[in-house]
Amino acid sequence: MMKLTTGRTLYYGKGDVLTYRTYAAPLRVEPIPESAYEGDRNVIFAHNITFSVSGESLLTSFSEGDNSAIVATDSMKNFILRETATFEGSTTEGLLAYVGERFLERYVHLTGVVIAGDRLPFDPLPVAAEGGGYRNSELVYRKSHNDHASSRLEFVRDPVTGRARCVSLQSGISDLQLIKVSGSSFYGFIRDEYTTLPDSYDRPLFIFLNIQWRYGDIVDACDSSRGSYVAAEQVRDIAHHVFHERRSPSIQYLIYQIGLRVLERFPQLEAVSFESNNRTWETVVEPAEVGSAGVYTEPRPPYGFQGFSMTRADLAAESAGATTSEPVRQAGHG
Ligand SMILES: O=c1[nH]c(=O)c2[nH]c(=O)[nH]c2[nH]1
Repeated sequence: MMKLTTGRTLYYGKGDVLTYRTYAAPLRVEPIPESAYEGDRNVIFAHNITFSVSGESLLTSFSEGDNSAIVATDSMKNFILRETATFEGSTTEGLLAYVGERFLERYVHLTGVVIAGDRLPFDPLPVAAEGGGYRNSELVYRKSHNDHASSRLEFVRDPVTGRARCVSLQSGISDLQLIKVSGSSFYGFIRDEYTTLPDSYDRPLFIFLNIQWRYGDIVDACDSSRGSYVAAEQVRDIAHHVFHERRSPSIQYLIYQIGLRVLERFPQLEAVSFESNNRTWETVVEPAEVGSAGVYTEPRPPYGFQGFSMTRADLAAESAGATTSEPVRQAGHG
């Protein structure tokens, strides 16, 4: 949230605003080799939105209990819900931009808005088609509790034009959970008097992953008709492709490789960042050999995590062969 000229932080707003819009404009995206995803009919375009505002004019509501400048958070909720009806776009970022901009236009005494949202995914369901085979119902959907697109935008009122200006836009995929049953190792780390973890040459690597990206031009995120929209589903599919293709010596290396691929596929993005969490299954019965029966259970806390951000400069350096050593491509035995 923006700081006021006093250097003070001041904001208030509403969270968990659930907007279930039906029949938004369909989304079509440029396909990439790693993904069968081509778009979304957007029959259900549902979001959980968090919205907050700031501005010098709100100071006395905190300091003096003067509510005259307060837009009730209940009204904010109504604004978000009703304006969702007139949104003509097809992306999460576009919806958040539409609501955020219009709010600043409507309430001219406010100077900042932060709006974030999680897409609530509803999966299409196949039904028997006339003449055999299956087709998607387009009426009945199954709510998904899996990974989902998310986005966060920040608007300020331009002091010269008085118009809302987007000063930050981040897109992402949240709560991706991926398990690779074989082909991951972890060894070669510092071994000293504090080390009890054995080397692992083939571990069942389960990761939780949040991935965020930034566009070179934020309009590409809001207006899919420009043909440069990056769908969270495509980034998701790149993540599991890279996980599938590469033997990973660590989660650190894995997310770096996923980042390189995302930046390679999408020149319209200038940066990508990761938050990962290590949920490697605990081995109970070790498999006799790769591909044979093993038994695992949930790992115990505490959990390790990694964070990494990268830009197009990392991809350029990698393409120019600027890395100091050949990265591990075939970790593990054999
Ligand atoms: O991929 C990993 N990176 C680590 O830094 C680490 N540390 C650890 O105990 N297990 C793992 N796994």
